Amino acid sequence: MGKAMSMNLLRHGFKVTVWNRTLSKFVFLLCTALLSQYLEWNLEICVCDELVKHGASIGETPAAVVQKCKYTIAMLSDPAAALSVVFDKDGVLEQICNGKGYIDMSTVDADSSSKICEAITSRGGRFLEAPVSGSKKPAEDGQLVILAAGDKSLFDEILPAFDVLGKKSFFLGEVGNGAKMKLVVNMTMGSMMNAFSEGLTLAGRSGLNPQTLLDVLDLGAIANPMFKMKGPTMLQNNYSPAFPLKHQQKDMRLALALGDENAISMPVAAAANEAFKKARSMGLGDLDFSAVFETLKADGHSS
Ligand SMILES: NC(=O)C1=CN([C@@H]2O[C@H](COP(=O)(O)OP(=O)(O)OC[C@H]3O[C@@H](n4cnc5c(N)ncnc54)[C@H](OP(=O)(O)O)[C@@H]3O)[C@@H](O)[C@H]2O)C=CC1
Ligand SMILES: O=CCCC(=O)O
Repeated sequence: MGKAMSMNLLRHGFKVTVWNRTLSKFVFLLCTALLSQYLEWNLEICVCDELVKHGASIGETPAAVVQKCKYTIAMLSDPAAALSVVFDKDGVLEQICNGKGYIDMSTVDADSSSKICEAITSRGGRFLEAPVSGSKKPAEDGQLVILAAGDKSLFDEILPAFDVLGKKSFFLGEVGNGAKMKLVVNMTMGSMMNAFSEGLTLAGRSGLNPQTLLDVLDLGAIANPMFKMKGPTMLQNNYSPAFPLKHQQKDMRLALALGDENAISMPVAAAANEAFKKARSMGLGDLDFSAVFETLKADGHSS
């Protein structure tokens, strides 16, 4: 995600510096100019060395990135990664200060986001959480849906970058609301993917052509882009990762915790989470989340 997002920013005239934990693979990103405006962007995004070939430079640590620029964006795997990059040695906190903004676009829980917000603001910085809907292709095409919450002045200032990265940016109020919205969306998506997988399996095992099921679904009231895009590749056992299954399971887990906090019974999401956990135990975590379909095949044929 970070690579695609960074590439977009480079294409649109941002000057970018990047860093990543695994330098050979990814780097964070920091950019310092936007077209005719002189804005300083400090973007902590995962990108690959290819970005350097496209004009990005490299920051040696998250702290070095923050020191250099005014705005920093993070795109990291999970709450542990998001917290580590802020709080650990050479992390964001070492350099964040008055006049700088930190924007975390990773999908995390509201508590982690609030902890990061408190730490950033206690040092005089401004904080925005801004997780995204949309996967690798929308990221490449600048078609993400951005779910921002936190400092409104920072949201307004970073909008030119969001307008490059996404097709729509929501401002949802206080920190936590962006994280919660993202988890609700992904919980719904994960449950849908499991229902879809069961439908494809049931069609095949009961003697129907699953391809015909895709055609029927696409013409009815539950037609949607996810079934349309993932159905054909699932039938080909192609799970080339757009949204890694391990991250979908992380989002189900975090959404279920949000359900616990609010005393919401979510049996459908809980069952979907079990299927994603099973898929992870089968070694499918780095494949696309649609690989949860394989858990049903593993159950074997009934007599
Ligand atoms: N892929 C998708 O379709 C979408 C993903 N998201 C969310 O965006 C985020 C990123 O997703 P995606 O790009 O797919 O994930 P990837 O697994 O491809 O990338 C995760 C990044 O986080 C870094 N990272 C992990 N742990 C640490 C750590 N402890 N310290 C520093 N860096 C760390 C990894 O670095 P390293 O290279 O060193 O491992 C890597 O650069 C996730 O929160 C995901 O849920 C949101 C919308 C869509
Ligand atoms: O968090 C990942 C979302 C993937 C998508 O919206 O297609």
